[in-house]
Amino acid sequence: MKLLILDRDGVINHDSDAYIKSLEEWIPIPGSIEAIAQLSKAGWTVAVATNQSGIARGYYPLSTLEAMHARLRELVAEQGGEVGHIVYCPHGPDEGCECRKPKPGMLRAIAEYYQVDLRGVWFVGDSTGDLEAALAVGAQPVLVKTGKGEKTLKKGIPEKTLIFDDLAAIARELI
Ligand SMILES: O=P(O)(O)OC[C@@H](O)[C@H]1O[C@@H](OP(=O)(O)O)[C@@H](O)[C@@H](O)[C@@H]1O
Ligand SMILES: [Mg+2]
Ligand SMILES: [Zn+2]
Repeated sequence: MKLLILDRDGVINHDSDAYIKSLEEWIPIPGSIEAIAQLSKAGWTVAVATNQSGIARGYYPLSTLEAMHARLRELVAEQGGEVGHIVYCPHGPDEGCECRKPKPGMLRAIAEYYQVDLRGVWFVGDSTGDLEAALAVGAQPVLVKTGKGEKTLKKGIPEKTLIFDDLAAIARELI
């Protein structure tokens, strides 16, 4: 199967150092909804793996997170596409969970859900933790320059990382 896994904040929607705490703050990056719709119409399964420590920090309830993901699904469906499995880590950095990136727990959960091998599967992110999670399971790390991507690039990235301007550029590459 053609599986593409996306980080959320900074890849699909704008990110903020103050976290994305409400549906109003959840604003798609231009071209990202269209990219997901085009990819899914071209036969790609587009899954999402996102850290959401804002839940553990008490910044927003689970219902708000679910509303953001319902909005994502709705916007992509309006363009004739669909969003696949969405996995999130609601834990804080000190809880020692197995799902918070850079740990690959969420990627493994997506592989389990679709019963696929993650080797070579592109995982698209804007942060170092995204790239490290990909490498931990033999997936292909892909950096976009949106969100924290430019900052991540400046810090230095794993040499096998692929780099694109944004999700729209990835869709153009894959379709
Ligand atoms: O990029 P994804 O994984 O979709 O989500 C990232 C968010 O959960 C937040 O992750 C936080 O990191 P800490 O969780 O505080 O280390 C900060 O980087 C926030 O700016 C960011 O909005
Ligand atoms: Mg991100
Ligand atoms: Zn977790």
